[in-house]
Amino acid sequence: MTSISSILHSGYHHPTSRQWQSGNVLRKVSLMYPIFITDDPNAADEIKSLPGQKRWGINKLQGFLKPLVEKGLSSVILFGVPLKVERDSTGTLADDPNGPVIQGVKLIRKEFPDLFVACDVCLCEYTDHGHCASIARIAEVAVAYAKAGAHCVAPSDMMDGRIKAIKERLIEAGISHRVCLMSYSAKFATTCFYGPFRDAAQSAPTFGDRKCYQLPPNASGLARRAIRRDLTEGADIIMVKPGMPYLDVVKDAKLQSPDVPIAVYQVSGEYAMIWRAAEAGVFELKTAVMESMEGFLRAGATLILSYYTPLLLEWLEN
Ligand SMILES: NCc1[nH]cc(CCC(=O)O)c1CC(=O)O
Ligand SMILES: [Zn+2]
Ligand SMILES: [Zn+2]
Repeated sequence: MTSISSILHSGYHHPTSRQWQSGNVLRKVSLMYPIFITDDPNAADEIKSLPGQKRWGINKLQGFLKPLVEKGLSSVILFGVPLKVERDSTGTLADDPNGPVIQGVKLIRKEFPDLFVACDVCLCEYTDHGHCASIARIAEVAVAYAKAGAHCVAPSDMMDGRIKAIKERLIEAGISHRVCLMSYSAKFATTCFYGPFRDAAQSAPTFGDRKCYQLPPNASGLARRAIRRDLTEGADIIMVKPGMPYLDVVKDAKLQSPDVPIAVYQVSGEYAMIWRAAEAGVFELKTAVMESMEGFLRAGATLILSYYTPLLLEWLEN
């Protein structure tokens, strides 16, 4: 069996991921757009807490993405939001071949062959308790997304050992060279900044919280250890999340791991905060969003996940 540390191809198999191997300039290719796909095929539901963003049904996906791709959208990350079906303890629906994520990946690959498609891998949206299941189950779901055509799988669960488990299953499936593994390594436990997302994905835990697996907001040491651990387990891209309150962590990640692309997630609460402030006349939206992007780049990010991607595609030249 191929060993984990010997696989480099997974990080640059796609023309888009190849561009992430260079330095930090804000280009359209630096942006990854998070998209919510739900199981009502005709949905185009406004998300109250995320103004301007919607939960999309499979039938609406192509019409929604086409103008963005024409403006230079080069990557998306998909979040499945099951609203109609029953959630259970193991998150059976996460890898349902007829579920929104697998159907969405297939559709995007067919209709937009140049678009880089990542899938968030997590079970909290699919379990009745709202927490993640075992790493074996997480790995199974990741492999199912990759087999459906995802260029990248991004486990956001924060369970110990998940990167290794996923990498090994990808190796077994013979697809480890083509599937990029982006790890939410330094993901901090925040109820405020993830609040609008949990509303959008209806994924707030039904009991307890996520403080035993997401990192404590004061923990820069744990962040560095998690990054180091995930890189030894085979991660191709390291992510820091949330973004703006954690720029020091982005910088730490860059200094500690200068040889891997660093991603930063400008999460739902950051998006809403800037949006609402601009709406209230505190500042101009474009100026504030651009400054937040400059901050991410200065700290060392190569890839930025942001709900502002559609607007940035309008604002950026290339
Ligand atoms: N599936 C977990 C996940 N993946 C992305 C986000 C948050 C993203 C955002 O706030 O924009 C979350 C929420 C959480 O951990 O509670
Ligand atoms: Zn989750
Ligand atoms: Zn989870």
